[in-house]
Amino acid sequence: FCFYSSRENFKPEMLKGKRVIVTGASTGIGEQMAYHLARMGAHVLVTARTEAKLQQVVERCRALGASSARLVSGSMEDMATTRQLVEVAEAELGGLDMLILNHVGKSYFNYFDGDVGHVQKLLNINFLSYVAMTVSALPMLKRSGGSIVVVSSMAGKVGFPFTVPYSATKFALDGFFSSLRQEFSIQSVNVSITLCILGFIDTENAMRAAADVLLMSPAPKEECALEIIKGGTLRQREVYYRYASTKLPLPNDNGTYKLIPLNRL
Ligand SMILES: NC(=O)C1=CN([C@@H]2O[C@H](COP(=O)(O)OP(=O)(O)OC[C@H]3O[C@@H](n4cnc5c(N)ncnc54)[C@H](OP(=O)(O)O)[C@@H]3O)[C@@H](O)[C@H]2O)C=CC1
Ligand SMILES: CC(C)CCC[C@@H](C)[C@H]1CC[C@H]2[C@@H]3C(=O)C=C4C[C@@H](O)CC[C@]4(C)[C@H]3CC[C@]12C
Repeated sequence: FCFYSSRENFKPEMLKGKRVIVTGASTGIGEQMAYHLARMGAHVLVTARTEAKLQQVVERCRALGASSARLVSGSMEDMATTRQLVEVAEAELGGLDMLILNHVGKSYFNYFDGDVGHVQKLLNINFLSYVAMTVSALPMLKRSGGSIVVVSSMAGKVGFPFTVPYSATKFALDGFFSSLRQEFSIQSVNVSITLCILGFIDTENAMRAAADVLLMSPAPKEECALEIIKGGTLRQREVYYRYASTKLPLPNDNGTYKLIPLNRL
């Protein structure tokens, strides 16, 4: 009851004039979040590596009615990018109301291949940069009584096959942010932390990686993006978006697959 009644309290006007950073906003769910925020009249600051794509996202945000739209391009492997983002928010927006951490580095959807270097690289992109962004943005978020939104996955709540490095980075996010949320509560820090637990979503990259293998229909990225924004705005601890029962195909040696129900793994 509480879950549904609070969600019904959401009004798009709540985002009007709010200053929001969205990471990983050049494609997928992040891009859709930028468009929703623009329609709601927020100040949007988007980031990712591909500047040309970000430029298009910014133009569309302006057309959709954003109070303002800006970009910072750069890799989240580089601490200079996190610093620059926070500087732009401070200097040009005068602060920050919501930090949406959504980007992920490329990984594979298959058996763990033993590449430790890849795990380290993915931890830097998917986890450490989230920590760095949070630390640098925290003074601004404390001032505004703002929100941190962390996009995670069902693979960050349960051990799921074929996502070993990725899953590790998402579990790390849960540990860091759920613990930090407790400290904020003890210290009366008025900054909310919303962890988003997503199932399979129909973004281009996820479809390319997993659509042939996963026997379930993905949920739409537009609706997913909106549910994340609602949950963050209402300061929910966690957002769960679209569960479905599914069977996992396990590869045979001859290139065919056998179907294993998840409850038998
Ligand atoms: N789609 C799905 O099925 C699911 C997705 N999720 C989560 O949702 C979130 C969004 O996923 P989705 O929209 O599918 O992802 P996409 O692959 O579509 O987008 C990833 C974004 O991250 C950016 N990015 C990648 N590498 C870097 C880097 N090194 N530095 C900075 N930015 C980078 C990409 O832009 P660029 O390449 O330009 O840098 C892009 O904007 C992720 O946190 C993901 O884990 C969770 C469960 C399921
Ligand atoms: C427990 C069951 C009822 C539901 C199972 C849901 C499963 C199928 C969902 C939960 C999390 C999902 C993965 C995810 O988080 C992100 C990515 C990255 C992307 O680039 C490629 C696809 C991939 C691996 C998703 C694949 C599908 C996963 C495993």
